[in-house]
Amino acid sequence: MVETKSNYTLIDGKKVSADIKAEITQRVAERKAQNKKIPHLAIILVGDDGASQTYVDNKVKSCKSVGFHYTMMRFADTISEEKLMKHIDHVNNDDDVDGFIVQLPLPPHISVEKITEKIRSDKDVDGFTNQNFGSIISKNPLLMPATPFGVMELLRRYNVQTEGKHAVVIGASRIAGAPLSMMLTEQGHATVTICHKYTKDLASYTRAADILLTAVGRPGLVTGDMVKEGAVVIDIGTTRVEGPEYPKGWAIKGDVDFDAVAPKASLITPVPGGVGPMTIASLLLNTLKATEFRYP
Ligand SMILES: NC(=O)C1=CN([C@@H]2O[C@H](COP(=O)(O)OP(=O)(O)OC[C@H]3O[C@@H](n4cnc5c(N)ncnc54)[C@H](OP(=O)(O)O)[C@@H]3O)[C@@H](O)[C@H]2O)C=CC1
Ligand SMILES: Nc1nc(=O)c2c([nH]1)NC[C@@H]1CN(c3ccc(C(=O)N[C@@H](CCC(=O)O)C(=O)O)cc3)C=[N+]21
Ligand SMILES: [Mg+2]
Repeated sequence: MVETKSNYTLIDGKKVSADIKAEITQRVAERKAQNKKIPHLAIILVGDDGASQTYVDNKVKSCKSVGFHYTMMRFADTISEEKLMKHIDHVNNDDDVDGFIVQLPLPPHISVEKITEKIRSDKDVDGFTNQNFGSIISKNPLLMPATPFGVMELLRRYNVQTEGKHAVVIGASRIAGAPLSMMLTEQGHATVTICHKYTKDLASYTRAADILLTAVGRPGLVTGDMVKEGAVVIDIGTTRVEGPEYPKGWAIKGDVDFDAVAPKASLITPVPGGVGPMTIASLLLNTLKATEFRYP
């Protein structure tokens, strides 16, 4: 009789993120000692979406903990696209700001594409602009897309071999799935399949994955029967689910049915405590990098 083993390793993004933040704190202290400019991150938040507020609070807390300067800019969700563009122009030209992000989602009357392209690429610490997206396949990259960079760093620190492996990515957005697929190909030398809303028979692809990565925002999308025995599973999804059973009235859920999938996985990220904290670490790393470019 074949016994099913359920020995998986939990990928501790919180721990890796804390390690990276400690390295950044050290580098900021060194810059300070040398009278060099301290990194300054600006965050633009439009509207009062609860989840966005939580992520932005985490980013501010992290800036404080590593010794960065930061500026928080909040606007009502009624702000016009034109006015927001003017604010971005201002931050683009503010010499004291080394990097900035415009928190997504934006209200429907504002074009994410237009806003993104307004951001100066050398201050784009999310790594969203076309130039930084293209940077993935460049020998001289500028700023890497933060979430995919965080995922690659987790794979590297947990010695996950990607070369020649079949990686299946669910989701193809500018912020996560699309750049992640490109990085797995370019830096990871993996064979990559990208799945999205129009993919037929999703399970037929996911079952063939040595490494399965998902960035959709739909809790429970990946069930136990969709995962190959021994696969590495990376869950980027973060959805706020409300319910009276949760102490805060809500909880953060990934795309993966963790209890069903973990026993089949060799390594797996939890949500929370997996990819989320790594995105913040990457954002801080990019801000430090942007500062070093400008003031070496
Ligand atoms: N942990 C972190 O740091 C981060 C987490 N996230 C989280 O990741 C999730 C995705 O975010 P984001 O990329 O911005 O979202 P988007 O809505 O921009 O993209 C979702 C992607 O999933 C695809 N998709 C939708 N439904 C399905 C389905 N049923 N089967 C397969 N693919 C599907 C879409 O396909 P199509 O292209 O065809 O529309 C699209 O490519 C969210 O939960 C978000 O909160 C995002 C960024 C960072
Ligand atoms: N311009 C922009 N850049 C982004 O990078 C961006 C964005 N907009 N809009 C929304 C998504 C989502 N996202 C997350 C970041 C951190 C956590 C994170 O820290 N999560 C913690 C817990 C969060 C909590 O405390 O509730 C964890 O997973 O352990 C989650 C999600 C970044 N995004
Ligand atoms: Mg799309």
